[in-house]
Amino acid sequence: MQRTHRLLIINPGSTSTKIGVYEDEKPLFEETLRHDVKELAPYARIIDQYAFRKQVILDALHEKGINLTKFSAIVGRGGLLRPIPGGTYRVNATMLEDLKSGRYGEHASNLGAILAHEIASQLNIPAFIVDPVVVDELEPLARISGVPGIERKSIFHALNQKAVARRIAREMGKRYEEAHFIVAHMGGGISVGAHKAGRVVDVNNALDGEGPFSPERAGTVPAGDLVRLCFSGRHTQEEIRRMLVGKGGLVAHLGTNDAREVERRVEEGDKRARLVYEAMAYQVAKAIGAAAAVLEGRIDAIILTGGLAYSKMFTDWIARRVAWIAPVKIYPGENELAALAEGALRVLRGEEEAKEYPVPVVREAVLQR
Ligand SMILES: Nc1ncnc2c1ncn2[C@@H]1O[C@H](COP(=O)(O)OP(=O)(O)OP(=O)(O)O)[C@@H](O)[C@H]1O
Ligand SMILES: CCCC(=O)O
Repeated sequence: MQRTHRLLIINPGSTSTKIGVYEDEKPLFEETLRHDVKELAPYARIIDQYAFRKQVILDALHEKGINLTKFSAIVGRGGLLRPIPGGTYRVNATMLEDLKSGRYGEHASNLGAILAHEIASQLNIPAFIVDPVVVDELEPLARISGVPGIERKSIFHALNQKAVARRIAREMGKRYEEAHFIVAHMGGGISVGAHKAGRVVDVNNALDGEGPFSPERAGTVPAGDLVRLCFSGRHTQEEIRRMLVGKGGLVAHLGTNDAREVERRVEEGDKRARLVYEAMAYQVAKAIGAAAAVLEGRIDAIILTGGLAYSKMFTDWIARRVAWIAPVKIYPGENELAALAEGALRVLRGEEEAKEYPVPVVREAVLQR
């Protein structure tokens, strides 16, 4: 009989840490531990928050009467690391060093591996991360931009995209490694990935200025105008960065990042809100069309996921434009804790081998031509 695995899952966000205790695929409890801005204020860098967040997690587990010695592994959300192929990675010294130095960027998810390691090493059990945002499975063709020296990068909602694609593949009686999907994750940021036989061979860089605009991000903007804005002397670099990430998209046009609020305005007849909201759906549909070309029209399903997939208005606008390409499947939310648990279970059950960070990304094909 298969052994039962108890897992502690840790998913740090900018103002909260979501934790879950899972027994195999079953959540025993899930909780969002919110951190007041004042509590986080003393820490200059995200990485400095780890001792504080660790204590908050241990206190929450203690309060629930959870016995730490029963865990088989601790799983953290992976952060900004060097580009790596998708999969489940054992937390190791190189990974911790890259995250602590912040050399690939600062993101709250950088704390996931550090917290998992801190707790796991005291219990003598393994710590893992699964499909971090830097998963890079781009085909050589997808990397080329029109400016040598500026390469396209893969930074996206890899964890949710891959977990949802695996689930839909199972429902369709296929293996993820055999199926072709287009997955649009539509949350605070939006990423649209072309999944070809288990690899995301093209996707927009959702964190740094590519793809559809989103509730908080500008996505792709006309490059010439952006350059002129940068050199106009009217804005600092940080101000422009905030226009692209955090204060772009719906926030810039409509003053809110909450799509539910936008829908309320649309329903009350606000024409501006309708134009902008539908334009966001239009841009997602266009990105899906582009991904269909990448997959040469061989597509098992188009999957819409993330918070915006709860919206019938928004998903209907997209489906109207793309349903001719392949069946559209809607899988709202992001279920990241479950996705992290599933990634660790694949390794603990021997269905997949844990990868050792860093695994180099294959890119030779470009150089050999
Ligand atoms: N029922 C709903 N109808 C319409 N929009 C919704 C609904 N529920 C959530 N949203 C919208 O989804 C967006 C947030 O999605 P989500 O929670 O996936 O984002 P996030 O986790 O903050 O960011 P990311 O997914 O980029 O990591 C918000 O604009 C929110 O208003
Ligand atoms: C781009 C992936 C993660 C995020 O939206 O912050």
